[in-house]
Parts: sequence; C-alpha cells; structure tokens
Amino acid sequence: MVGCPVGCLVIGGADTFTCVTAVAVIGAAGRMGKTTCDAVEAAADLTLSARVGSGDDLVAGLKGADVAVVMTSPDGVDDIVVTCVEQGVHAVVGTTGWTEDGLARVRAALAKAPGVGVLLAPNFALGAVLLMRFAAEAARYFESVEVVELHHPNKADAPSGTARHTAAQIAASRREAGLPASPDATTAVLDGARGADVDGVRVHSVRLQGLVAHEEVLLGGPGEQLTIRHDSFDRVSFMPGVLLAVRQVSGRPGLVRGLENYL
Ligand SMILES: NC(=O)C1=CN([C@@H]2O[C@H](COP(=O)(O)OP(=O)(O)OC[C@H]3O[C@@H](n4cnc5c(N)ncnc54)[C@H](OP(=O)(O)O)[C@@H]3O)[C@@H](O)[C@H]2O)C=CC1
Ligand SMILES: O=C(O)C1=N[C@H](C(=O)O)C[C@H](O)C1
Repeated sequence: MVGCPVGCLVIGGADTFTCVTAVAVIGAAGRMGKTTCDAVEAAADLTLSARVGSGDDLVAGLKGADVAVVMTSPDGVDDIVVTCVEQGVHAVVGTTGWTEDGLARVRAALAKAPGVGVLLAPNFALGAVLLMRFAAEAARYFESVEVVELHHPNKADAPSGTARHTAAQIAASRREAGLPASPDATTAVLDGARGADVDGVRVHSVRLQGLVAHEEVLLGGPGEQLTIRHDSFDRVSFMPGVLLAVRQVSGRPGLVRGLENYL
C-alpha cells in the first residue's frame, strides 16, 4: 500500500490510495449536526470519527480528527473553536451569533497555531452565497435597501448570521460606490418597528412555524423594486457547502469568514 503524502488515513490497494479525512461533528445531536453526520457518512473520502454532544468530552472527541465541523448553539462556541485550534484540528464552523470578543479569542489562538484553518460560514447553501453576492452588486444601483430574514421559531439568534453578513457586504459595496444611507424620514416609531441596524442597513427578523431558512433583499428606486430571495426548504441544502469546506479547510490556514472565499 502506498502512503498518503500528508499522513492521513489511507484506504486502497497496491498502487492506488484514497486519502480519508477524519471528521468530528460537534453539536451532533442538533438539527444541523444530524444532517452533517449523515452527509459525512455518505461521502467516500470522509469518515465520521466522533459525534460530540453538549455533555461529551470535546478533547477526547477531537482525538484522531483532521477536521471538526461545529454546528452548536451560539453559547460557548468560541471555547469550542479555540479548543479545536489548540488541538491542531481544522474547524469548519456553521454556528452563528458570534461576538467580537469570541472572534478575538479565535484569532489569538490561531496566532499560536500556524497551519491550522478555521472557516466561519454563516450560510453553507450555495444559493445563499450567490444571493449575498448579487445583493451587494445590486445595492450600488438602488436608493433603498433592506433585508428580511425568515426562520423557524427554534432559532437562538436574531438577526441571522446570514442577514448580518448580507448587510455587511451591502454596506461595503454602497460605501465603495459613495452612496448615502437609504432614505428614511421616520420620526414616530415604536421600538423595533424598523428592525435592527446592521452597518447602516435595516434587517428584519421573522420567526414562523413551518419555515426553515429564508432571506429577501428588497431594493427600491424611483418607480421600481428588485427583490432577491433565497429559500432553504431542507437542511440538506447546506451539505454541499459543508463538504466543500471540509475538503478545503486544511489548505486555508488562519481565519476565513464566509464560504464565498472558498469558491
Ligand atoms: N452555516 C450554516 O449554513 C447554518 C448554520 N446554522 C447555525 O448552526 C447552529 C445550530 O443550529 P441547529 O442545528 O438548528 O441548532 P440545534 O439547537 O438543533 O443544535 C445545536 C446542538 O448543539 C449542541 N451543543 C450546544 N452546546 C454544545 C457544546 N458545548 N458541545 C457540543 N454540543 C453542543 C446542542 O446540544 P443540547 O441541546 O444538549 O444543548 C444541540 O444538539 C446555529 O447557530 C444556526 O444558526 C444553521 C443552519 C445552517
Ligand atoms: O438557524 C438556522 O436555521 C440558520 N442559521 C444560519 C444563519 O443564522 O444565517 C443559516 C441559515 O439561515 C439557517
């Protein structure tokens, strides 16, 4: 049998080999965790090395893993990612609701672990990544832009990570184009009626039974409106992006934010 040049588990015969990446899923009992375990188990080049839940020993779960996929709730996710980095395990992170302090802790851990890659991606659905790209492009040409995100009622964070990332990209694109803020003459307002202000872009959060994950970007100009919408009807929509990230993260050291940087 021929050895793998980067030292991972190898299957195959005399002259051929297939590198198998060992993947630990953190948050494995959750909605995204379960779907991720299924996707990893179905991929010939990946092996599921551990399913780690909230009561489990994380360090033990990371033993033998090349990559951790983190799909936990937001509380304590920075501790989890810092532990992955300290254990030399690359991390593909879907958890949203990050704080600036949490991000700083991950950057500090990575500074001491050159070669380790961490991808934080608020949305692994390829359609959502494209929505963000199209919205940023379109936002240069319209006076007004607002974001509406719609999710299942069990979601912990609002606005969604995707909506925050979308608003940040829209704001950057409008700044670059020299556009002012969207016009808004509201003076009498009930708290919350105009949504959250993310980088100067209004973001509205809907939580509704029956929904999975949906987002609309509304763009308005004199006499016209453009709506860009993406719908995830099933969590399998996130899996091609998760697997793509698992296969690439070891070659992307440091912190990367957004799946668009891997495409
Ligand atoms: N990037 C993307 O494409 C997507 C991202 N998401 C994000 O993924 C995250 C998870 O979503 P979802 O699966 O719906 O949420 P769930 O609540 O269904 O799952 C979260 C899981 O994480 C577990 N968990 C919490 N803390 C820990 C811990 N310290 N160690 C191990 N496991 C832990 C929970 O266990 P317990 O219940 O025992 O606490 C639970 O099983 C959210 O932040 C969501 O926004 C969701 C969809 C797509
Ligand atoms: O909690 C969810 O369900 C989702 N969370 C991510 C987010 O906050 O953007 C991605 C997707 O919207 C589903």
